[in-house]
Amino acid sequence: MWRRVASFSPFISSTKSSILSQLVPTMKIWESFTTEAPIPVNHGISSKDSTPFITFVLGGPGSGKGTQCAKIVDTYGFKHLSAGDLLRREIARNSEYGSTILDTIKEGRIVPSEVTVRLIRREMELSDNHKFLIDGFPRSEENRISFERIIGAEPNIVLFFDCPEEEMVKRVLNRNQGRVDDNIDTIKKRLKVFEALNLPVVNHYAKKGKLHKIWAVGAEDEIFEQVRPAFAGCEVISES
Ligand SMILES: Nc1ncnc2c1ncn2[C@@H]1O[C@H](COP(=O)(O)OP(=O)(O)OP(=O)(O)O)[C@@H](O)[C@H]1O
Ligand SMILES: Nc1ccn([C@@H]2O[C@H](COP(=O)(O)O)[C@@H](O)[C@H]2O)c(=O)n1
Ligand SMILES: [Mg+2]
Repeated sequence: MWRRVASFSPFISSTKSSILSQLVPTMKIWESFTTEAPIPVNHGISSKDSTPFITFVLGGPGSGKGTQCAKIVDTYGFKHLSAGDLLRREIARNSEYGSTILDTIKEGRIVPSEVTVRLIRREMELSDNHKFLIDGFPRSEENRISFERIIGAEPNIVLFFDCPEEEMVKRVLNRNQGRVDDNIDTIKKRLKVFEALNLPVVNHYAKKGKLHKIWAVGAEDEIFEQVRPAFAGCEVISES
């Protein structure tokens, strides 16, 4: 069936609506062709025996999410799913939405949640692992609510890498990975989006007692020492 992607409007509070209307792309162009039924809430990933164990990784651009995720993968054996990487892969493989995703990333805006969540869902279904590290997601309440609706699960753990803007800008400008959004104009836009949309997500998980806030300045290994306690209940597969 052809399904038009849902509007953001139910999730936008009146006070934020003007800034949000500048931050999100026009939704009308996004349609998805799908025969999938939504996975029922509380039943996890349909094709797998084990209930998924989900960690969301939040933080501004350049706060060190990807860097710390690599350590979590090595130490605790999670499957790393970076929402940004999945979207960049769609651009690289010239998929139906590739050019629209590219324009959205260049503008530092948020890709409609249904697109991103379906990419994440596909990777979760394809993976043999049941421990997922979902990096750069959810970027907004709308992302969060879409995930709950489409995947039918909530995260077990939420990490939030808290980093001063100045430090984030410095790191992104020095990153040198050839990303189209690693330039000062796009970084400013990404920071605006982050400031406008991240806090409600953080507050939501703080209220649920799932949030682990990490001060993301210092040596990478020192930061990882703050990460470890969040995974105290997880098996260590390799001491790093
Ligand atoms: N603790 C740290 N101190 C200094 N530099 C760091 C630290 N952690 C990561 N970096 C560097 O900062 C840059 C950004 O890190 P990383 O890619 O992990 O951030 P990110 O949060 O995933 O960013 P984005 O949201 O843009 O993908 C990289 O070049 C990385 O090597
Ligand atoms: N949930 C998400 C995650 C990312 N994006 C877009 O990708 C850009 C890069 O993301 P990184 O996590 O790799 O920094 C980001 O600025 C967004 O344009 C998204 O839309 N939704
Ligand atoms: Mg990253």
